[in-house]
Amino acid sequence: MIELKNIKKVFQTKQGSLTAVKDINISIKDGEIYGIVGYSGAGKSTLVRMFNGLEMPTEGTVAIEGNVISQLQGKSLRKERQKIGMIFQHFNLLWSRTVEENVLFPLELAKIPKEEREAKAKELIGLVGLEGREKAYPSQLSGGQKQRVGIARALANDPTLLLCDEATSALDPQTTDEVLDLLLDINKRLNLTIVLITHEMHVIRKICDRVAVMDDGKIVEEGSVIDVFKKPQQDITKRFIRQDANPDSEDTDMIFEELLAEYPEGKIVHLTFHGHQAKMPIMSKIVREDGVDLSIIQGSIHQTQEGAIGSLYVQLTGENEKIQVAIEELRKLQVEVEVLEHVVET
Ligand SMILES: Nc1ncnc2c1ncn2[C@@H]1O[C@H](COP(=O)(O)OP(=O)(O)OP(=O)(O)O)[C@@H](O)[C@H]1O
Repeated sequence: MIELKNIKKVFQTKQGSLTAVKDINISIKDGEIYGIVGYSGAGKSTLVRMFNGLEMPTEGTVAIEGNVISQLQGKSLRKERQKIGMIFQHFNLLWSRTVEENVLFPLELAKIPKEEREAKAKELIGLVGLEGREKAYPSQLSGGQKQRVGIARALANDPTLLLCDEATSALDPQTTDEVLDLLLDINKRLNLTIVLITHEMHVIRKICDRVAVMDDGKIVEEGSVIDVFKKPQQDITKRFIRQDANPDSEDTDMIFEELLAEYPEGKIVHLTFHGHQAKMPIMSKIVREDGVDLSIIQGSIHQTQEGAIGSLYVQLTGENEKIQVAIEELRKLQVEVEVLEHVVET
């Protein structure tokens, strides 16, 4: 169990003091994959660095398995840190060392006997799928392979917690998915708790159990991934989800705006379906029974750890009253309905 209580972090800068993290309370269960999503500058890196004492909170406590990391120093902090692995956006590998030597490095620091550490490195290299590349140097590896080395090295001391700081942000989409699959596999096999920070909702959706949305140093929304995707509360969360459902959202936003201008009597609605709803003929029922016209603008279906989420943007046209009835009907059928007024920020 990881518990962050009333965390605040203030930096002193030349321009004065800057509060990067404010009033954060988080509780994470063993074996959970917990994601923190936010835009650049939200305070994610500062927050994640407080989990292993790379930054110390100005106020509040960070406790892992009951050990209050934020009150440790020197040797006792280094000892606790060994139980926490970390991977980074730019891998932070030792470039003059081979794959094997990179993985051996933390084992050497921990003074593990030679034979034992060699066996451990072999096991870890196998776990991350890099057999045969032991003697390669980082410069000879692809981005995905470099991150696999980072993961193997982070697991060397059998941590109970793995911190991922934008670990897939430097990778292409296909490689991102492969690394995420690997993290999921390791989480299940080792019952490893994972805390990851990202600016991509896609990463959260693919592997996380729970998500916290961070904005201006605070957590503005938190919940299970499926609940947050089904019923986002904050505008910033809706924006992240829209970006995931439609990575080219700027183009689509313009199409929405044009349609709203062209059919002022109609409504553009974003519908979110989950589980069994996806199999129900909901849309044809609405058209048939409520007498509205419906045009599909865009649709997608995405997988989460708790099943698929369907996202459909439709334009409803017809009499205003009938549109209203149709929207109510959809809500009765437990479909999440967001009526878009304006999507392009002014
Ligand atoms: N060591 C530091 N000294 C002073 N200010 C800092 C320091 N580290 C971070 N900050 C500031 O704290 C705020 C939050 O930064 P942080 O890096 O935690 O955000 P982030 O969400 O991780 O964004 P990014 O992905 O761009 O790093 C920013 O305004 C940043 O400039």
